[in-house]
Amino acid sequence: MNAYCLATYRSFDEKADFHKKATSIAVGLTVGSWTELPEAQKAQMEKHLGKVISVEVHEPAQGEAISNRYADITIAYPDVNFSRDIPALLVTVFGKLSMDGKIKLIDLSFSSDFLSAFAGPKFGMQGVRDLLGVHDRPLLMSIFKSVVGYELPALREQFYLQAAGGVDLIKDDEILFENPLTPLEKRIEICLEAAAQATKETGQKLLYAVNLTGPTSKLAAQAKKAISAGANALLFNVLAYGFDTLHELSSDPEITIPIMAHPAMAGATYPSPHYGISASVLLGKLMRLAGADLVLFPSPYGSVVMPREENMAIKHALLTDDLRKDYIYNAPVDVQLNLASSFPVPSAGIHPGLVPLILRDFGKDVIVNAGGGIHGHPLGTIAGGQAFRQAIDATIQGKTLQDYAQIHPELQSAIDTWGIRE
Ligand SMILES: CSCCC(=O)C(=O)COP(=O)(O)O
Repeated sequence: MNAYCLATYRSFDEKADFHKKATSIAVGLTVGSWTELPEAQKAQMEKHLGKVISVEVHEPAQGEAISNRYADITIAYPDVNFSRDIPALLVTVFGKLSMDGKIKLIDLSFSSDFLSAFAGPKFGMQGVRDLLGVHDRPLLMSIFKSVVGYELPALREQFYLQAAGGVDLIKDDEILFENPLTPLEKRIEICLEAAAQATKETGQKLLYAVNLTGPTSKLAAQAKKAISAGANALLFNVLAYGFDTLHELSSDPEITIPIMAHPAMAGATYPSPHYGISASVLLGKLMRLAGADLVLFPSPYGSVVMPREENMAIKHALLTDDLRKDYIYNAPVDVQLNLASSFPVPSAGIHPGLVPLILRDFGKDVIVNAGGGIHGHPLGTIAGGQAFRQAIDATIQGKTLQDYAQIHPELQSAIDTWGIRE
């Protein structure tokens, strides 16, 4: 029996025959031409031919602009046409097609055979929680800010201040690359020293996600160098390197620490309604498939925003247990494929006054993540972390931030600075 991966597109056109368009995609991206083939060759090529699964046309309502005429087209691509890797799948389903008019790839589902080539996140949400020993609340992460051009003692101090405020994870800024002032191994050494100092005081464990950078061919060696130096997590700019690079790293048995995916460059791909790849595929399904343990993405509430519906679709793609429904096309009933979930990290412009909204939308399985919202606290970086922890505590206890702030001056000061969003 042939196995297929499915791609769903939203195609905009004021007058196209979308059924014809669907057929031309299914044929054009697989066997090239069909009707002209002699019958004998058709029999031979049948197993390579794409199939139109559905075409749902949206005709604009009265008063709606004709430019909003579109169809959601789903095509099944035979697995036999491509190898079991993300580049081969993406080039098949959205290679040339991505440049052919107003068309966006809005969903992907995989055959169980294709999916079986991916082990997914090594740690996932549960594994990260186990490393930190925190299972009953959202985690808090802070981001190094002002790192380029600084020396090691400045970074050590910044790390300590973040850690002492009670955060669970600290990540490098994604623009901190290998450099003579704060080289990777030295950075790890001084940050872990600062982490140990803070842990003595707070009793809390910490993960430090060090930025994995450099030429692609040297990344795995660099990751192993980081691990030998004591690193306990990696930050990785996935989209600059490609999903397959993440897959290589996450499936390397010697890379034994969680990988955090940064979304840098994602804005070049998902935001247009007419072009690119949807956020839930780009930052959801593909990140998880390629093995990201934690995934950052813009939230609906902060400084770089994404519509809430798209955010919820990313969350679903990162967390769902129901792979058979969302990831696998036509899976036989006995197929049991598991992918650990990836921790969602909605980010950018997050401050304590947004915590109730974040927890309303994500529940406890989320990492609250802030840079400016911690370092920019009027009482300093330590108070910045404390204000977030207080906002999280208040929200999970069902208390309002206003009430909780009456006996928590750090939270009060954060609210005075940034306000509260209901
Ligand atoms: C757009 S998601 C990535 C967020 C990020 O890396 C970051 O540095 C956000 O910093 P902020 O000061 O806005 O919390």
